[in-house]
Amino acid sequence: MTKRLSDLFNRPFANDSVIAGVTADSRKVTAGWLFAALPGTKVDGRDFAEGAVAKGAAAILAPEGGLEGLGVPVVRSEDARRAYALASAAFWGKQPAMCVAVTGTNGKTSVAGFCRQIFAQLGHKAASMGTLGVVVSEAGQPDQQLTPPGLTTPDAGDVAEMIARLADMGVTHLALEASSHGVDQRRVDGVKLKAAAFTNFTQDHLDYHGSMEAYRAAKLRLFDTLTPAGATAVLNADSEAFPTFASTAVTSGQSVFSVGEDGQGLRLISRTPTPAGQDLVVEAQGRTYDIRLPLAGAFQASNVLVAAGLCVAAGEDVGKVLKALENLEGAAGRLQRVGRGPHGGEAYVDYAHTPDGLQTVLEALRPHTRGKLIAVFGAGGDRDRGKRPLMGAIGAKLADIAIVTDDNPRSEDPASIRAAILEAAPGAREIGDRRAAIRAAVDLLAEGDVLVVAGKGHEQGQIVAGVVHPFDDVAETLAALEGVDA
Ligand SMILES: CC(=O)N[C@H]1[C@@H](OP(=O)(O)OP(=O)(O)OC[C@H]2O[C@@H](n3ccc(=O)[nH]c3=O)[C@H](O)[C@@H]2O)O[C@H](CO)[C@@H](O)[C@@H]1O[C@H](C)C(=O)N[C@@H](C)C(=O)N[C@H](CCC(=O)O)C(=O)O
Ligand SMILES: Nc1ncnc2c1ncn2[C@@H]1O[C@H](COP(=O)(O)OP(=O)(O)OP(=O)(O)O)[C@@H](O)[C@H]1O
Ligand SMILES: N[C@H](CCC[C@H](N)C(=O)O)C(=O)O
Ligand SMILES: [Mg+2]
Repeated sequence: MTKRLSDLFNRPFANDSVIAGVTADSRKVTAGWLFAALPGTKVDGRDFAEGAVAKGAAAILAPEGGLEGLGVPVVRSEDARRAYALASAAFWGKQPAMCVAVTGTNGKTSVAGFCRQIFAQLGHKAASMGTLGVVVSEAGQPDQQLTPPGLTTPDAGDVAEMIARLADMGVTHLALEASSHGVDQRRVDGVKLKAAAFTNFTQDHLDYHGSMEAYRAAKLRLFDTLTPAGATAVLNADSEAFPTFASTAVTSGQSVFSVGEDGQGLRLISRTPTPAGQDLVVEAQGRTYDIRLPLAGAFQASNVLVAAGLCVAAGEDVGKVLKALENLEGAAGRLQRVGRGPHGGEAYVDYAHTPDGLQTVLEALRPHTRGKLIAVFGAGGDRDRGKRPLMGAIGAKLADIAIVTDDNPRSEDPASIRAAILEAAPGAREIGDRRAAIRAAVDLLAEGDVLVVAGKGHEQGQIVAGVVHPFDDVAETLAALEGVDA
């Protein structure tokens, strides 16, 4: 269907051009497109407006001020990023009928993937969108990976295009990850959410947000602005930030469905580790359910309850949802068991890249360790520097052997990132080369020991000085266990 400027902005225009596409990237503009000229963190998109018009842009969307005499309509907005998201959604039109979102410092990818799997088991064509890309699931069909891993929350135009494509494919249920960057930059403002969830709030991304308050405000925006009144807010009641999120949700007119040990909607009564994962006893709507969860770790129990809460909020039967938990698969690279060492012991790969993530995964593995717990980890370059000593201290305290290595130094000097970690990690070893660090850890692995290679999970590259070198923790760990070249 032909879209005009008036359809995109819901108001009349004297020069109501037909719009052929919408983008915030001038490099994508062709004849008839709307170009959103947005000031960014590195450059100012307004500097590309003239070039976009030269390439045939039919209209420009921009913040107030500047950009006179371009010869095409300039649509002004006080919140141009939001206007871009809403215009993109209006341009693409369709969305799956049931869109739900999850935010939180850790656990978003896991929760989004669990929701997709539960919805699919209950007979819906379902998708997840996030760090692992876009995946579609349908009962009896192999999963479809539509896009590769990229941003956790893609650009607003890409989100709108992708969810329209999903709706066209017959996807009715979508769970998407709302990262704090994504919410702050209005990347999901165009999505009509029926429910939203919160996992937890701990330190990360202070390089971008500047303070914990600003970081929290970005996450709260999912509830105070993006989730409509009358919708359900599914909140992890065991998080210290629960009261803040609950009061924001209530003030915004949402009904709170709390989950966890302190939860009212889904209350975790007990959790018993088993060789295959853990047995959960959960109370819901006055009944008690026994669940054999095929995933280990208290944090996974927490994540599955958040996912189950979202599915219940989406209208699914609570008994069927809880039954579906028995067939869940963990997200790739999240507490993923890789194999046994040549002299015994077990090796895992995990995506812990925050202080709380590292603490959580080490605490999850401790009960499975009869000998030594060995951790290989680093911290990302061009990311929150405050995380480094915190992760060092946690690694040194909670692992028996901590090996500090590189994890995407990006534009920074790898040795100084390691030094910042090691400063707070007495007794930790330093092996910069990640392959050598994994090999050294595997050499130490004996019967009863557990090794976790943390920080990169599913990632396929090591970013050094802006260059991505192929690197896969799972493949590297497996090769080290088998004593072969990766
Ligand atoms: C810091 C940050 O979040 N940057 C994101 C942001 O870029 P920006 O708007 O600041 O970009 P900019 O380079 O200053 O450019 C400004 C504008 O000029 C435009 N431009 C630029 C050049 C040109 O030739 N023509 C042109 O039109 C750009 O398209 C942009 O609209 O908006 C872009 C489009 O949505 C994102 O791709 C970009 O993500 C960068 C690549 C990134 O690395 N982001 C990471 C930190 C991120 O977003 N991570 C989160 C959190 C993950 C987690 O939960 O841990 C995520 O959701 O993945
Ligand atoms: N509920 C949780 N509480 C604390 N730590 C968790 C929790 N869930 C996952 N983690 C840790 O965080 C890591 C990342 O998990 P996951 O990918 O699900 O989170 P995410 O929020 O999507 O991360 P990202 O911000 O990179 O998108 C896991 O490998 C694990 O170490
Ligand atoms: N979404 C997170 C992923 C971090 C993964 C870790 N391997 C790193 O590079 O720090 C970020 O961009 O901060
Ligand atoms: Mg994620």
